[in-house]
Amino acid sequence: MHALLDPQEMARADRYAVETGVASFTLMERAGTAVADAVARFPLPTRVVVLCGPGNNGGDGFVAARVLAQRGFRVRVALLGEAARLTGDAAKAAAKWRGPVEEPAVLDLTEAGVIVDALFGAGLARDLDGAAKALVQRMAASGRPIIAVDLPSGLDGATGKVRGAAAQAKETVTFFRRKPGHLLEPGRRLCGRVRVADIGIPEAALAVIRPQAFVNMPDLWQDAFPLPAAMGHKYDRGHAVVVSGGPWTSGAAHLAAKGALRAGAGLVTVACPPAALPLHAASYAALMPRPVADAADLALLLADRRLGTVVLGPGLGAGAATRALIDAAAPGRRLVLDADALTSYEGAPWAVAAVAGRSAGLIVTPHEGEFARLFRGDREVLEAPSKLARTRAAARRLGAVVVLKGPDTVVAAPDGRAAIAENAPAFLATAGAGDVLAGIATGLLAQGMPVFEAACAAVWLHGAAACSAGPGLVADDLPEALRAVYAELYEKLGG
Ligand SMILES: NC(=O)C1=CN([C@@H]2O[C@H](COP(=O)(O)OP(=O)(O)OC[C@H]3O[C@@H](n4cnc5c(N)ncnc54)[C@H](O)[C@@H]3O)[C@@H](O)[C@H]2O)[C@@H](O)CC1
Ligand SMILES: Nc1ncnc2c1ncn2[C@@H]1O[C@H](COP(=O)(O)OP(=O)(O)O)[C@@H](O)[C@H]1O
Ligand SMILES: [K+]
Repeated sequence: MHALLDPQEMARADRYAVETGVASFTLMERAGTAVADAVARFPLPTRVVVLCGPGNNGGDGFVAARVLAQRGFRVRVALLGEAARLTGDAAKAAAKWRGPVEEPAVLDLTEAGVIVDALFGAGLARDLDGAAKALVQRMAASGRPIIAVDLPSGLDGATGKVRGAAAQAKETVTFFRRKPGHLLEPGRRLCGRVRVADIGIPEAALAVIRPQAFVNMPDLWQDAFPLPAAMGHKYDRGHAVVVSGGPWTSGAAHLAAKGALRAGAGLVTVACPPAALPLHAASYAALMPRPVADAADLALLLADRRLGTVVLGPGLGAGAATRALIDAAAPGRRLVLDADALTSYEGAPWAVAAVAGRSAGLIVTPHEGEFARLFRGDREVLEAPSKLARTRAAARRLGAVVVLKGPDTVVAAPDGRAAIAENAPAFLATAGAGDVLAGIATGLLAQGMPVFEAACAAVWLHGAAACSAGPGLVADDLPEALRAVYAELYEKLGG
């Protein structure tokens, strides 16, 4: 699994390495050398400017400068602050740099071939201001390629937010594991390409730290992924129900139903107002439309306990009728609530928590707008410091798995586990894409996949399907594109 470590956890990893016999200066030497290697890979970076800060991030910069000079690069080093105030490994690294240490103000950054940004990394403790902010702004304005050490200076490694200022890097070299800020926007874009260098921190550090945040990749959920059994039948693959709105809004349910089927649900019933029956009947022949005019009808349909997983929201309309449908569906069933279902509980997350409590597992899939509506007035959730923290707080509040969508979709469980996606192409932002995602999650839940893993897998599959479909994608393409993604996944997991 690809763990993400926040700056405190990273510092713990660092201490673990030292406790188990790796000298801390060795870590710095390796970190600085990895940065030098990154600079050397640039096309003709003969004139390198290294901007060092007052802590260990600056120490990495001094090491990189020394290694590059030894390799024949023309290197100038500037230090933000006074050399006399450097301490520990950073002071040691600075002492080993034999060249001049200049004032940042005297350097014309536009003349640099490459700038190494070694001002602040994991130790950023407050918003940049004064000379530090001005220097980062000069660096950003220089237009020269920047290689950031650990993080672009000013970027918060825990949150992905910019604190005061940060310069766009071409490449970021980080150590041991990435941090949430490397994946959460706007951090992800500011980092440019991220390389993770092995600096000798033992993998065993992870067993001590027990990180709870991960990159959303198949290794996170593949053990729970439902491969079809050789001797299985369709009921083994679950029976999902998609609750649809009327004829004019049935498209959204339609997309969700296709997502659920393509994700592998054995059967998919579309519960819809009678007027929408012909439309659903004319989509996939495999879908089973059933007339459901209201909550009482839905309860009747769901009396067959095999219909154990239900998605509500896409195209359903917000309000009391939708809440009644949700109440009818919830008891003992696995649910996905999306779109209008969430807007039906505007400012009332406690009501969704009650639904979660009655259900056998709930996934909610808001985009930022739906999230803000649902949690209106809940400052603890809305003002949590990052998208990761907000999603975790929401999951705790609801007792449900929360999928907060966007370019950096976060999935969080009430127990604190969380995953950040990095495989969604920008062209996935298209009408109806979210409906397909809700459907895929439903299809996986129907097959018995545990709730957190199902939500993570759905998000990853959705992004992979979009990549597979390619530019020009419309939501209708996504369920079809899942086939190629499944073919690859089956081969990888089943082989
Ligand atoms: N495993 C690890 O943790 C390793 C860390 N290393 C490097 O060490 C870095 C972390 O070092 P530090 O903890 O010393 O932290 P940093 O060097 O990132 O920053 C801390 C220094 O900056 C000052 N500072 C913080 N925020 C400021 C602000 N807004 N304005 C002005 N000054 C500010 C602090 O007073 C302190 O002097 C990592 O980013 C990485 O580059 C590497 O040397 C190797 C191993
Ligand atoms: N900039 C982006 N890059 C990648 N994926 C995105 C971006 N913006 C949105 N998405 C994804 O597109 C989908 C849009 O879903 P949603 O907002 O519910 O739209 P709709 O209601 O039209 O289906 C979500 O899966 C979301 O994560
Ligand atoms: K930096």
